[in-house]
Amino acid sequence: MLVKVAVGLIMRNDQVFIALRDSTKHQGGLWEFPGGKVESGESVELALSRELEEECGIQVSACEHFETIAHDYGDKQVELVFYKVTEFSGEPHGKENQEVRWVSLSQLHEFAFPEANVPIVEALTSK
Ligand SMILES: Nc1nc2c([nH]c(=O)n2[C@@H]2O[C@H](COP(=O)(O)OP(=O)(O)OP(=O)(O)O)[C@@H](O)[C@H]2O)c(=O)[nH]1
Ligand SMILES: [Mg+2]
Repeated sequence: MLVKVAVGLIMRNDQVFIALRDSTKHQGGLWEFPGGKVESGESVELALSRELEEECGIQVSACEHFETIAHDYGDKQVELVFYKVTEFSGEPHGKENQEVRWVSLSQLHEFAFPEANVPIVEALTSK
């Protein structure tokens, strides 16, 4: 089963917004960039806007594709489409009561992310 996922790198100055995945979920207990599955008939960008509204309570007004990563977890295959969210309204928060943090890019490596995110953390911190 291949799952397509829209993921938002919500940026403000040199910080990025991250959330803790619920321990009951796939890759639970690890930090993530907010986002979720693209529904059938939905564009990836629409999925991004919908998920960031549902999970963080923000309205995306501008985003740019950053990187797409395919990863096989063994129990699940994902295609993660990462966008830099460069303009938004509203203040990002844990709308689903998830723990959230604004983290400086220089400190991002201190947080444990799912395996598929490793190249993204690398790219964000080396640019
Ligand atoms: N949102 C998000 N998902 C990620 C990241 N990295 C990563 O491997 N994933 C994987 O992408 C898949 C789908 O993401 P998701 O669980 O957020 O999907 P969703 O919001 O639609 O969740 P739901 O099933 O509770 O409705 C999960 O298997 C998750 O482990 C990431 O940085 N952010
Ligand atoms: Mg999600």
